[in-house]
Order: sequence, then structure tokens, then C-alpha cells
Amino acid sequence: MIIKVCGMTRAEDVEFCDALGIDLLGFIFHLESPRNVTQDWVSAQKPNRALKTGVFVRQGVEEIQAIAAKAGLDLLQLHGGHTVEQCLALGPERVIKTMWPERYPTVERLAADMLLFAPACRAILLDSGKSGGGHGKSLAPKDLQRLQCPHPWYLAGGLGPHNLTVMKTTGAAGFDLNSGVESAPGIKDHEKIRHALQLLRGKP
Ligand SMILES: O=C(O)c1ccccc1N[C@@H]1O[C@H](COP(=O)(O)O)[C@@H](O)[C@H]1O
Repeated sequence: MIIKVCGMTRAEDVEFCDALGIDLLGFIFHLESPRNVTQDWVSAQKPNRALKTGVFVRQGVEEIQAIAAKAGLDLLQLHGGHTVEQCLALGPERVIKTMWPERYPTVERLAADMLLFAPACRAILLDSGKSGGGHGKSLAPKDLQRLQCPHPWYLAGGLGPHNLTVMKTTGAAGFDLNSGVESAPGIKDHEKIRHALQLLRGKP
């Protein structure tokens, strides 16, 4: 199971999550987000184990490549209308492609589109809403329990200690925690993160 904590804006949160064994740390490069960060600050973050994951909404391939090099990113979360071709150009092994289930009439139609992206990314991220992210709302677990997709997919959208037990029933291969583990936008609540990890991994 992959666990990501996104929207990192403080070094103390980066260090805490890295030491706790969180797998992916998300850094958002989106000016309209209250969690937006600079390339220089992200470049200075040196986690021992966690993978630095940049989140991009409107940037194209060349801009993403430049930010990734400057900020020292390991993975690229494409959280906008990015195409299969853009994912392939950036390198499938480092791309996490966001999709929005609420755009689809059925999980079968969603699964068909997920299969289109499968060869072009390491994993698909399913988020609430119909675009963007950080909405703080969750998807309905019942719908996702019926999802048949052979490619790894992670769940996002308002996840936290209050709903992770039921969200685990979706069968997601990973969970992306953001506003549900914050005391304010970009300010991570360490006890909520610790509690979330216990629920997901059963660690003390
Ligand atoms: O968090 C943001 O501000 C944000 C802005 C633009 C694109 C993505 C963003 N965050 C990502 O959205 C999901 C779900 O967040 P939440 O749990 O609903 O707050 C998560 O993957 C973040 O990486």
C-alpha cells in the first residue's frame, strides 16, 4: 500500500512524514492553490526515503520537466487535462495521472479510460470533483468497490482518520492524504497523519 501526504509547505512536515515512513510527499506547483510552493524551497527539501512528488495542473511537458529538474522531483502528478502523449513524453515510470470518476456515468466507462492511460503512467489517482484538486470532498466508496482496473490506482479526496476505514474497502493500492490531515491549508496535523497511518497500515 502506497501512502502519500500532499500539500507540503513546511520543512517540519516534510521531516515528520519522511521519518514516519510516508512513501510520497506532494508539492503543489499551482499558483491558485493555498498550498502552492516554490521550486527553490522544494529543492531544499531532502527526505531520506520518501519520494518527492510534484503536482501540476496547467503546466505543459517542457515546464514540468524544468520544474522537476530544479526542484529535484522523483515523481510527477498530472492533476490537469494532460494527455497520454504528455505522460509518455514525461516518462511513464514517474507519472501519476489524475482522473475524476465524477466525470463518468458508470465505473465501467471510467475503467475504460483508465486502461487507456495505464501504459503511460506508474499509477492513476482518482480524485473527487470534475477537475483540479484540494476540494476536501470524498468519493463514494460503494461506486469504487465495483471498479475493475488491473493498473494500480490511488484514492484521493478529503481522506483522513474520519473515513479511511471505509475508504480502505475500495481496494485502492494507495491513499493520498491532503486537507483531511490538516489544521489549516498547507499546515499538516501530525496526530491526524499518525492516526491515518495506523488505520492504513496498523502501525503503532
Ligand atoms: O491541494 C490543493 O490545493 C490542490 C490544488 C490543485 C490540484 C491538486 C491539489 N491537491 C490534490 O488534490 C487531491 C485531493 O485533495 P483533498 O484531500 O481533497 O484536499 C490530492 O491528490 C492533492 O494532491
